[in-house]
Amino acid sequence: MATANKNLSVYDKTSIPNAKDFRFGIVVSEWNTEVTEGLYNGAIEALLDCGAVKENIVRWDVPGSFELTYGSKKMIATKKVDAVIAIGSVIQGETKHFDFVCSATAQGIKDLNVLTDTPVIFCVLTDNNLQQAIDRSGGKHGNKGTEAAIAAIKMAALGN
Ligand SMILES: Nc1c(NC[C@H](O)[C@H](O)[C@H](O)CO)[nH]c(=O)[nH]c1=O
Ligand SMILES: CC(=O)[C@@H](O)COP(=O)(O)O
Repeated sequence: MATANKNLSVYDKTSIPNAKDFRFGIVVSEWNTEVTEGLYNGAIEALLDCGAVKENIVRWDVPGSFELTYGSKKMIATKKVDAVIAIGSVIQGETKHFDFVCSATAQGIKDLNVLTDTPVIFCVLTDNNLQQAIDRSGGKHGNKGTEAAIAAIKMAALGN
């Protein structure tokens, strides 16, 4: 189902474990800050709404989405977190750079999920233009940060 047919911010709390005992890392890209801050706000609000404690959430900022992989890897290695949310916004420009950044970031985060025991949630918007990113970071299609937070809680609880 395309995002256009699904509000990213809608979730059923009865189907989500309480997050009070979990520690979360959030790595945020500084590119397209207005978008990534909207994603971060959606994620924080959902985590707290589902019982997470502010003191159990650590945030690091990285220059761009390409650096999300390293930032998430370092977060896992140095902080005791139960899940990491990697937040970025990649917007198509004039060149093929978009394709390489999106692919490398997706592959890097996928690799962390394979190579480590800590789930890393892919909260990276890959949009054709700024409006699409705004629509998915608290706009008319909801907030992918909210969606990512719910995924982080469910993955942190997996197997418990
Ligand atoms: N154009 C965007 C970038 N580009 C920067 C890269 O992510 C990276 O920081 C740089 O290549 C140095 O390694 N990053 C985004 O997150 N969003 C963009 O739209
Ligand atoms: C995703 C990018 O790196 C891109 O926004 C950079 O823009 P351009 O392709 O015009 O250099």
